[in-house]
Amino acid sequence: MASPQSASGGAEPRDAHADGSAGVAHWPAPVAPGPVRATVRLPGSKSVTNRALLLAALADAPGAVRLALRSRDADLMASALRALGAEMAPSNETPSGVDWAVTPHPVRGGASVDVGLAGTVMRFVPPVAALADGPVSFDGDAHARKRPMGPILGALRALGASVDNDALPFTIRGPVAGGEVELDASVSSQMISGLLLAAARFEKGVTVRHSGPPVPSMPHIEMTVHMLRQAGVEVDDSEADVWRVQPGTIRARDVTVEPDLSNAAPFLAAALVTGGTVVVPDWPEETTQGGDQLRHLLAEMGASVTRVPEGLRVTGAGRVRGIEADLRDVSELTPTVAALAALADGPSRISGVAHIRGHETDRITALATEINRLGGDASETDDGLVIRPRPLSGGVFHSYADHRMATAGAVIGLVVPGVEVEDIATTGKTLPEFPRMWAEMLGSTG
Ligand SMILES: O=C(O)C1=C[C@@H](OP(=O)(O)O)[C@@H](O)[C@H](O)C1
Ligand SMILES: C=C(OP(=O)(O)O)C(=O)O
Repeated sequence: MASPQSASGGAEPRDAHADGSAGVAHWPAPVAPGPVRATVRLPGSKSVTNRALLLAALADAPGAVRLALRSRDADLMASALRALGAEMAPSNETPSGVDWAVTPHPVRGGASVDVGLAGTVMRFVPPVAALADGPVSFDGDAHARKRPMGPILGALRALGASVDNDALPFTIRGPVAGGEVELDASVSSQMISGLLLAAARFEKGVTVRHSGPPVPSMPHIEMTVHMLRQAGVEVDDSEADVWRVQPGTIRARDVTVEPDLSNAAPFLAAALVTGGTVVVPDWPEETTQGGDQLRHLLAEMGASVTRVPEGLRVTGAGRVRGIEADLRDVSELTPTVAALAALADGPSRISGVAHIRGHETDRITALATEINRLGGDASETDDGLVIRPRPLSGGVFHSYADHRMATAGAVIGLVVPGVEVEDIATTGKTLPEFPRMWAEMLGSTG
């Protein structure tokens, strides 16, 4: 049940030329004609947009979500909430942004939800569906059926709902009473965020206890807690690995979404690899977005990073340094960091990201495969990658229906002639305007 913007399966590379299949065009990644000098304005954060839309749909009165991202993942969230009864009225639409007026209604059953390949939709919406007055069924892209769902579905069962499977597709039936639950969220922080976001509407609220290897992407849980508190929900996160949400109302708000800092990664990386300068306007002073870590990661890889009145400015020195980085907290930055590592003049080791084997694709295997296909030297470890310097040459860089694989290929293609990214349209998951923005950035070289 793929939604219309992408029919991508995600598990296997799709090479239009190698296997003779039609329809997936290769995108010749543009080589930078010189050091980039550009200001790149990023659309709204996927993670903030999808949390804000969901909280607005569960709130006690109508609210607004401004500068919300328009992308496949954000559209899937809006459609899911509509299917469950919320009124969602768009205004001020541009190709990448929209203001939503959201009017909440009692959660309606009898709906079916397409999650596409969106982790935020497949993990955040089922707890909302458990509030409905009837069954709600879920399905998504072929590869979505392989992404881990067991811990959150098991938790919903333990809290009172009935769920007929441990992965997509499944049907969920409430009511969910809430209470205390233990789960292993080492496969994805979204298992915790999903439960917390709807928990105030459960009769008993929720206490979620994580037990297992460390939870990845912790800033995303902090984002959840922060946004819940802004909506007047009482959350106690004072004990490690335990989150308590009191039952109560979720207050309607007028929220403006921050730019997507994770999607800034390939553009800022372009400054580093071309020895140019890229400014991202409206970089927040304070944020729970993990993408803010780019300031430190890029500096460690050789960039000069400065806050200027317009935003964040990153300047490259024309060489990229290797890095030793535990990216557990900011795992969605791995594809960009790996692309930079493949262009670095020293070895790199990325660790702490075993769980990204369960992201849009197995990102560890995909990155090693595609870097090596271009002649690079990347090897997999259990929880990351070791990448050593070796000259790269042109070839097809497969994207595996993974937006961040596609943009990683674009970064390498800036300085390696002849790189062709398969299925660049997959960037529509979070950044539909990527090809235009990339061309515009490169138009301003010199
Ligand atoms: O809650 C969120 O918005 C996200 C959490 C993270 O997931 P994982 O914990 O599975 O890494 C992140 O990688 C993903 O892109 C978005
Ligand atoms: C892991 C990601 O997405 P999702 O929200 O689908 O998990 C990502 O965007 O890097």
